[in-house]
Amino acid sequence: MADPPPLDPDRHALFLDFDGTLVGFADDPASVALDPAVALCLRDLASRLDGALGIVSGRRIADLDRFLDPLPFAAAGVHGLERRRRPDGAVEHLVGPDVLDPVRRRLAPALAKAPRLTLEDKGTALVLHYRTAPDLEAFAKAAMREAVADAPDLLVMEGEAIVEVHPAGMDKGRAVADFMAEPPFAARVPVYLGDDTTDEFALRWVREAGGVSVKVGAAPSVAEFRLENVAAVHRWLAARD
Ligand SMILES: O=P(O)(O)OC[C@H]1O[C@H](O[C@H]2O[C@H](CO)[C@@H](O)[C@H](O)[C@H]2O)[C@H](O)[C@@H](O)[C@@H]1O
Repeated sequence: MADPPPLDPDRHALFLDFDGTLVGFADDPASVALDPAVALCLRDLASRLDGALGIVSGRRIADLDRFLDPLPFAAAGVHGLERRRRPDGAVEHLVGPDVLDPVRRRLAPALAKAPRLTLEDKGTALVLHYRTAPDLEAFAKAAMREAVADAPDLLVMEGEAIVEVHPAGMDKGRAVADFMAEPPFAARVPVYLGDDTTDEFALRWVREAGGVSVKVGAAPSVAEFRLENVAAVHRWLAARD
């Protein structure tokens, strides 16, 4: 796969995944931090893109705001279940957290049995983390699948050292498609950068829409272009014609 073409702020709409794309991985999800030079670069880009910058993440928008403060940006959080359509807009929640109460209850015994697993409760999604306990990967995946066994309206997804559940019906591809139907994104060419399996939905949509799909890292992908790692993403964002 080739390097992506340079960003054209007059023509492109830029969508960025967060973990594994803008920041590297850490054991504690709360401990990641954006390089200040990259934060400045994103502020400059947001203005040059006329607001057509979206962060598309599995994280909650409230968490993204904390990591990216004071950048104004449109966002799809929790894989699109949270949405802020414009940088200055309000956050919409497509579903409430109650729908996951039965899963919370059913996961409790597994967590008691395997205390090295950690549960991240994002309200509309639950994540079992096994980054610091890789030997528990199979146990975590089995526990999650058992906890949602009789709930076909819930979707289990696997990501970087996590297994996650949330209500079905939304993914990052649909989130990007929704953004592209409205200003400030409509009529621009979508550019998407992402590293994880959950980004493949968006990379596929963008590629099929004639945009610029960029896989970060070495994993197999439907994307047309590739950047090697987070540092390469930072260099690409900072590049000027
Ligand atoms: O869609 P993303 O922006 O890539 O978010 C995906 C998940 O990111 C976080 O987990 C990942 O990063 C953690 C911190 O580096 C790491 O410990 C974990 O192993 C990674 O999977 C976040 O905690 C999840 O809620 C997001 O779904």
